[in-house]
Amino acid sequence: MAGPFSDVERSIFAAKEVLSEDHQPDQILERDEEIEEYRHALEDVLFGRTPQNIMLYGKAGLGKTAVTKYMMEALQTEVTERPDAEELHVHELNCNGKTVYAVVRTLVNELLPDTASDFPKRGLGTADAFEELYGQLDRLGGTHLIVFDEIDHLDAVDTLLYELPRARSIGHITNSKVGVIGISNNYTFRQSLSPKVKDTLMESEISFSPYDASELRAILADRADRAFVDGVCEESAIARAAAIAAKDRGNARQAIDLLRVGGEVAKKRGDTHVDDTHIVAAQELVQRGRLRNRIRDQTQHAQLLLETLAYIEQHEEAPARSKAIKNRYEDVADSHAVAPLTTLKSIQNHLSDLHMLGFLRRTGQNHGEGGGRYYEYSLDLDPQIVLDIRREIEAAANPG
Ligand SMILES: Nc1ncnc2c1ncn2[C@@H]1O[C@H](COP(=O)(O)OP(=O)(O)OP(=O)(O)O)[C@@H](O)[C@H]1O
Repeated sequence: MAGPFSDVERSIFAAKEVLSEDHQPDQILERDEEIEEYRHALEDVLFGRTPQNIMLYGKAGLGKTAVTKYMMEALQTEVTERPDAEELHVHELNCNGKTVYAVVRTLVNELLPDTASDFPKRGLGTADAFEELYGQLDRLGGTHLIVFDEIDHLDAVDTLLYELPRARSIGHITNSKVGVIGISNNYTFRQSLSPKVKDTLMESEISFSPYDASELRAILADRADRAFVDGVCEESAIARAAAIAAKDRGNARQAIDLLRVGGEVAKKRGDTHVDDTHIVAAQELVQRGRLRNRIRDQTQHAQLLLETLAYIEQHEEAPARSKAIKNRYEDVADSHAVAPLTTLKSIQNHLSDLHMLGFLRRTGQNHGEGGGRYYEYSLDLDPQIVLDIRREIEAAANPG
């Protein structure tokens, strides 16, 4: 008997995973200069010399992680192919929310032999953790490249960046070599480092700039080739996704997301091709998703006020004064069986917050002597979208 899935075929996507967040591309496009700088900083590894330390800077989605993975794999392959090259160990750590102690401890645990028990979480100091680290590095020998992602999030990053790059010259390690690779979204991070760290680090900095539309088109065309069934993805879809992302922040992740969601839209609609109209729909979906999250993050009363302002907008009664908003809001709260806030001041505070967060527009009215000064508010969003999102949030909160 035919089941609900029996006639499902690959109609749009040939390999959707190629457009997923964790897909590592075989080829890095449009980053030749950065790759060249990277190569220059690391090539000493092939000859048993300590590599340069590297700092990568650039905003989100500009290929810092992808290029790093690519370089690490390429170097590892080259090391294995050269009989006289020393062994290479690559360690990758994310520093977000960690202390230097926690990061060094993670590293130590990675290096310890399987039979050894983990380095203690508490009771010892950072100096002890470094000492154990040096011991393990020398026990293993070879070259160790340590990648610290989001390095600017680390507390006391100076300690780490002062200690590690000097470990060999100061005699902490003799049988191994260490290279530090730091990745950061924050351009001002370098200035926050102490002068002594800047001096010792001797880092080579590689800066990743936003992709322009033509670079994004090249990256997307390569992905689309493998992700979609032949001939399904039209040039107009690639051009539109590239243009939208280039105009925003030149973020390749955003461009790839648009292409994936565009493909999903086409599939849902039963269309045979993905074109620019699907990308435009994808952009709306992505923006709507973001707005939904932002609205969901607001307190219940703030959400009820947004809903109230959406009704006011639809009834063409905007802009409205807080008093009129309060009256309507009481009905809205009632319809959700919620006890409303009672004071005008609390409503005004919420309106002021929602204005600051960019949900509302506010205009000041000054009616001179006796007329007083007051504010009028209106929704700075499409009221129908706000009402739809509110309905979705309510439905998720009260299923059935
Ligand atoms: N030059 C490129 N060629 C191919 N794919 C790329 C390129 N640059 C980025 N990508 C892809 O775009 C996505 C985002 O890139 P990546 O994760 O490397 O960005 P990032 O700079 O490390 O960002 P974040 O700071 O947010 O981690 C990944 O899927 C990556 O494979």
